[in-house]
Amino acid sequence: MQTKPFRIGTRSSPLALAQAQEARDRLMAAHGLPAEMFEIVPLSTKGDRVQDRALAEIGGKGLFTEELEAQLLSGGLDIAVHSSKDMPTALPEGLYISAYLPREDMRDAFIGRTAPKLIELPHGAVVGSASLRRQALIRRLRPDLKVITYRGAVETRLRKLDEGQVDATLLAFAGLRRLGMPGVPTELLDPSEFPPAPAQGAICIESRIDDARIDTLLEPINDRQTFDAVSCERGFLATLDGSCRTPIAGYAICDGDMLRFSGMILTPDGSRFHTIEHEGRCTDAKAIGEQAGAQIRAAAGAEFFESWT
Ligand SMILES: NCc1[nH]cc(CCC(=O)O)c1CC(=O)O
Repeated sequence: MQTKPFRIGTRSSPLALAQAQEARDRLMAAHGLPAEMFEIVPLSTKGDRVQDRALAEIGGKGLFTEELEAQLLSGGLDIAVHSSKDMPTALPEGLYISAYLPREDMRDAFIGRTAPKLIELPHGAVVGSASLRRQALIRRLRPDLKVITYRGAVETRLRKLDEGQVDATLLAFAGLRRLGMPGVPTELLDPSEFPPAPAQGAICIESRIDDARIDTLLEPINDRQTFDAVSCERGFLATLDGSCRTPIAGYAICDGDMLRFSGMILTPDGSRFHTIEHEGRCTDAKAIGEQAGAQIRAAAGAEFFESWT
């Protein structure tokens, strides 16, 4: 019998804390355990501390996960709760993604101050986003806009928008919903036109590979469809060597036993892009993503990827 509380690691941002609480609530409900059996341990990560530079500049993915992973490996944490989108495709030896919570809405939300829709923004309007994928997608649809790098926690970005530093910004709708701000977006972007980042909207749990006790704990809260869809999307990302320095988009949708994946890669200026669609069985989720990645890589040609370096 477990008597000590399970230690749940998370970043310390309001969104990360909300996500850790969701994981804890699901674990309490699934096992009929009291809140005292779980301790939420917030850690500040390099990605949270450095706010003045683009993520791509300071080292990209891994910035949000390294500290939590070190604690998992040393036994200081039992599980870590992450936004799957922030997870590198390769994890440290000894750790793995052991569960996914049911996915939230995967769409990007547009928050406009001077116009409610992306296509309605005045010529030359300023859009703030730190994501290379969002920047490239905006430039593809609206090459006339001025796109600036714009970071910070959700609350900071919304404050800067209110203060008039930008005309509009984009955020994951999932994050806004989890923060209790579902009414903030002025437009929800259609994934077929403005595809989300691989794994957007999905919370994952990382743990040690040799921890059967934790596997048993997580088993009832794992959402199979999310697991398969995000495994497919991460397969796509891994094959393309995706990091946050690369404008890669893609999403998988499970329908019964079948899964349909749509992917897109762009040049950072949005002037060129390639898309791919792939379908198959959910049991082959990761391979479907990898095949889509290999195919889009071949279709784009080596020269396309020079724009990413
Ligand atoms: N890159 C930061 C990040 N990582 C996960 C989310 C949102 C929540 C999610 O996608 O699950 C966000 C903020 C955003 O993109 O607006």
